[in-house]
Amino acid sequence: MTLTRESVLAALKTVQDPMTGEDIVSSGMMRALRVADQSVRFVLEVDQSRMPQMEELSREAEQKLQDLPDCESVQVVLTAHSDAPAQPSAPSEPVPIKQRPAPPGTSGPQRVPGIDRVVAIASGKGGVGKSTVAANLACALAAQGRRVGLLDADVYGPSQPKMLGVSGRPTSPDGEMILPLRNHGVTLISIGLMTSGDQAVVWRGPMLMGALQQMMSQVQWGALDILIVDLPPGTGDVQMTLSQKFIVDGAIIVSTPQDIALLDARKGIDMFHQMHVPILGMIENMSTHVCSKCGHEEHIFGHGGVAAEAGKLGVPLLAEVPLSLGIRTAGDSGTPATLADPEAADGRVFRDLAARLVEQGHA
Ligand SMILES: Nc1ncnc2c1ncn2[C@@H]1O[C@H](COP(=O)(O)OP(=O)(O)OP(=O)(O)O)[C@@H](O)[C@H]1O
Repeated sequence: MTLTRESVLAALKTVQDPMTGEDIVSSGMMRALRVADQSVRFVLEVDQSRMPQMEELSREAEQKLQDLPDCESVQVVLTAHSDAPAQPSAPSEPVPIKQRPAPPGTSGPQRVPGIDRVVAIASGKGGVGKSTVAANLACALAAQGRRVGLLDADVYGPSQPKMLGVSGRPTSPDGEMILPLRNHGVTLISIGLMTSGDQAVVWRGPMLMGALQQMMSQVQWGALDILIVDLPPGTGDVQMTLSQKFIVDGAIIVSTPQDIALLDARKGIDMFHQMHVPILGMIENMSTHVCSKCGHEEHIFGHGGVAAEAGKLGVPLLAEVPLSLGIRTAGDSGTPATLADPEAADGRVFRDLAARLVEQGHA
């Protein structure tokens, strides 16, 4: 039997932090996993104050890996931090944040220091499941040991806090850096959490640009392998600002198979082409419906439309996500389907998508 990334992750998931009860993979503590030639290497990023306890945990992880068949060497690097984004308490009002001026001479798209890649999840039309895909992909990548941030930029209906089961508001102890929220190993900020109370907000161009810039540059993301940006549907100000101000390494377009959704998806793809953002591929959501009682399959919104469109446009079809009650209820419950039931078809589709993006160097 050969040593695989999956067998290593499965072994590491049995190592639990006694304080939180979370395993070291799901908690996001494990980073930069490399499995090659019968050797395993990874980093455990731990809180400085818990170093002795963490050394014990690291020894336990090492032992579990050494017990795997074909594992010849294990190297665990323990790094201490004191700046991990903490789960803040929940003040009733957000703290006013000072906007930092852009550094001089920086008018073109910039990289955010510490963030290796930015990938946007977009759709032409609302309600096609873009946020569901973004939440599941973020969790699946984190479960595979990637350092993941999720920026919910959907001004029309920010849904990520609910999908990831976080509550409370981001805080800013120094009035400048914003501390994000964190759950399921994913660091999260949502534009919906940057406004006061339940007040409805009409986002105007400059205000939106300011908020997006703050969320990208003034959030204490920590070091990330990937920042996933959940965009609002369509081709509006947020999409433009994001790609004008920041380097976006790729966009994934989510669509249902219906013609009307596909028509809008095409407009989205054109916009990203114009902005010189590479299209990583398309995802067909609500593809096949499998009856949870009898197993009968039917194609409520048709099937294969996105594959055909992706073929025409010359971009890969990255996944076909089933229309499933489990995906919806998991999203509503705050634990996305890929974590709620990773072995079921609903969970596997996102796990495979994450693995594919990692393999291709996109995540
Ligand atoms: N594959 C699926 N199976 C079942 N329900 C789904 C699926 N994908 C999404 N949904 C449900 O459809 C609704 C809309 O999904 P979601 O919020 O992800 O879409 P969206 O494209 O981000 O919408 P918008 O951008 O308009 O807010 C949600 O209730 C979600 O749970």
